[in-house]
Amino acid sequence: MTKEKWGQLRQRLLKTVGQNNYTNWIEPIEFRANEEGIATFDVPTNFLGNYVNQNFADLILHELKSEDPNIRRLHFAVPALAAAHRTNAVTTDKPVPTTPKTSGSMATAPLDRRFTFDTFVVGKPNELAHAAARRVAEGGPVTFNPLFLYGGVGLGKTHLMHAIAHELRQRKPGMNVLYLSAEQFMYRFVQALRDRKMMDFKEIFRSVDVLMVDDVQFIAGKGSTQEEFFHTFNALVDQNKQIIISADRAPGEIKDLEDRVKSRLQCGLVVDLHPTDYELRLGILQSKVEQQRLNYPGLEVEAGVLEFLAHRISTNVRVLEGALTRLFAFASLVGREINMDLTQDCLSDVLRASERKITVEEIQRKVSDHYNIRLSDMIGPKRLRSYARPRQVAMYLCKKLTSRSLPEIGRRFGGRDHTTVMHGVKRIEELKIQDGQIAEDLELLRRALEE
Ligand SMILES: Nc1ncnc2c1ncn2[C@@H]1O[C@H](COP(=O)(O)OP(=O)(O)OP(=O)(O)O)[C@@H](O)[C@H]1O
Repeated sequence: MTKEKWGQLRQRLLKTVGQNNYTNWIEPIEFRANEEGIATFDVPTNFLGNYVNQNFADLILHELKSEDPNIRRLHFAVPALAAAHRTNAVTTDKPVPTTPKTSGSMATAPLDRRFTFDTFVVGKPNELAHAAARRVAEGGPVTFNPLFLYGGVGLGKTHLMHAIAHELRQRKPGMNVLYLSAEQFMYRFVQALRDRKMMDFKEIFRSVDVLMVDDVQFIAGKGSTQEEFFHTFNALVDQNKQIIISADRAPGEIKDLEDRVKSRLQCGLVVDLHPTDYELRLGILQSKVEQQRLNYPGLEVEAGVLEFLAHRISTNVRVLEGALTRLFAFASLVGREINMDLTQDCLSDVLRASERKITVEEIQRKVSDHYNIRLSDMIGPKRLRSYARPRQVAMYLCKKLTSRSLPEIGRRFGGRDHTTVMHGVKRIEELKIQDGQIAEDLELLRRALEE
């Protein structure tokens, strides 16, 4: 047997197994050597080796024997570590894969190459989640287990998880990192049950060094999948293997999740990705513009456009990204520069959908709650500082977050004159810079109102 011969035999296998199977499983394996009746193949991952061994070994052996009748067995191994860890490899006379500590990384779900730490923009709302992800990605001793990341739609959970996986693969190539969605976990579990391959399933999941499960809320209400997840989780924690989980909400708030699973998920570090603030959105837009420029060299974005988008689209980062992509594509198509006019034309639907409908009443209510004063006192005539300051904060927010004019705002604040409102807004603008507490109050209130 030679490599060339294997190339020819492979073509025969293509006919037997079909193009899909061929591309996924046969093409990635390379013939390495034939020694004492054992044909050894290089495989990129142990997972692939196991799979080929279980599903195609007979076919491959049959083809090989037609070339060399002395070949009795097949052997699949990940190249760099194969010699050092012979036990890690899979051979045909071991039906159950022996992967006590599998070498090579194995990721069932493909990782998005763009989701790295380099492309993740850090701001106040996500800095803790980012720091925790960075720590785990160092691959050092396990300090918190699991790392539980949660947050609303499109706030970067998947991005951070992929970034961890990329980084670990680079830093610790020998580490077995398994990333998959909770849905895929369930799918593989059900498949293993159906094919009576639970031993293999357990073996694979319990031999990983790092397990990452995305969108874990998916398994809520799915009894046996939860059960299996719980056991897998415990087995890995017992071995001190790192687990990273993401979900759309905190463990305690996932409905139909068993209490024991909840409490397990809570016992490590739970960090949330907060809704983005204006600064983070602007930072993300600036970074995405750099990436878009690679696709559309020469297209410039006029000053003010990004600020406008960061202000107006506060739903989630995915929508923000989509808007920018559309803007660039549209501008290059019609040969116009990216300015405010084009933005309004091209994104009118997105802008309409995310139009804020915050009312003056809402602002007044939130602000009086925040400062713990009565609504009537805030709107009323009292000039005490403890009422006047919150009143000015509320006026400022009304100016910034609604389309009401100064006289209209004045009317809603007990019939005050528009110059009073103007003075209030100016005063808060000054205090925002001088007084950290006011700046923080404004940020909190703005966030609460925009939710
Ligand atoms: N801080 C950030 N910096 C750069 N890009 C970001 C950031 N946060 C989110 N994104 C981008 O926004 C998009 C959505 O992020 P991602 O898929 O990670 O969200 P998610 O939280 O997993 O959402 P879902 O709940 O829908 O699964 C991705 O393209 C991602 O790259």
